[in-house]
Amino acid sequence: MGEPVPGAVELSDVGVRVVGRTLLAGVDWRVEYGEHWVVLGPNGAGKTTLLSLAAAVRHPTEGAVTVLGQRLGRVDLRELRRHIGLVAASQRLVDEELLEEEQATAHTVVLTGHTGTSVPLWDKYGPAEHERAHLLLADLGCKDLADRLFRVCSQGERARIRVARALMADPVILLLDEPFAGLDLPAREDLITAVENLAETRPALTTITVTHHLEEVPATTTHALLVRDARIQASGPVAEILTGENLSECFGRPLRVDHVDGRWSARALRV
Ligand SMILES: Nc1ncnc2c1ncn2[C@@H]1O[C@H](COP(=O)(O)OP(=O)(O)OP(=O)(O)O)[C@@H](O)[C@H]1O
Repeated sequence: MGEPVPGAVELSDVGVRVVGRTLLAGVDWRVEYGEHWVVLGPNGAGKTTLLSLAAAVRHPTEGAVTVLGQRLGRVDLRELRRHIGLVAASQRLVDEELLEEEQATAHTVVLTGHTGTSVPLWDKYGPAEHERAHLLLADLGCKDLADRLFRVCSQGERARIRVARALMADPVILLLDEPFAGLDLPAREDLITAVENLAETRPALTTITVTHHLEEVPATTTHALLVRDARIQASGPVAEILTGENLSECFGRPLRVDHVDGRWSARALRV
């Protein structure tokens, strides 16, 4: 018998503890290449902690985390992170302010994703990189923003530019931590459409999206994971997991879940 084939992300009996507090406990989770996961759960449940393990930015206190076949703790995390795109919309890009001061355009911001730097390293970008940044902006539905100053772009435009930037390094895994936070309805829908298009045009890409709202779950989502009180409450194929019963238990109140045209919604049950 050969060695089992590693998944894109594998957590085995993982715990994360800080002094006096358990952030995650007993987590088993396996994400296969090409799957699209959504992670849901109440505030403080441990979603971002879980994503930070998959992003290879923190180590578990116990158990094993393997990302792209590399066991955390045994590999150079910086090298591993080159293959992982991370977008946290609620946080500003590292030194985004610097890019604003430098009068960076949307195109320049995307280019910096190639070098993983907070300022452009112009001698590292040839015609191929310039063209790729344009194509990625087009993929994200912001072709016309290329020459616009990033600092004047709207929240929704910035959200899509950040995803284009994360894709510039051609990551194997794309992690989106609350990418829809703070967006108005049209901006949210534009970003959801862009994420759905990515899933269709890049079948090999693996994505994990953390969100608070069922309405934000892209129709291309294949799997869902529910986190509650530092533990996995349910995980598996999206249609099996996003049920009224599971969501009610996860969020601690009776909820009705609807699934229409591939999109999800939830509301409190009136008694
Ligand atoms: N370094 C730390 N020290 C102490 N507590 C921490 C630390 N990091 C996170 N926590 C706590 O651990 C819990 C889980 O945090 P995490 O950010 O993973 O939750 P979350 O599910 O992403 O929450 P939210 O939906 O509010 O963003 C929270 O209660 C948080 O306050």
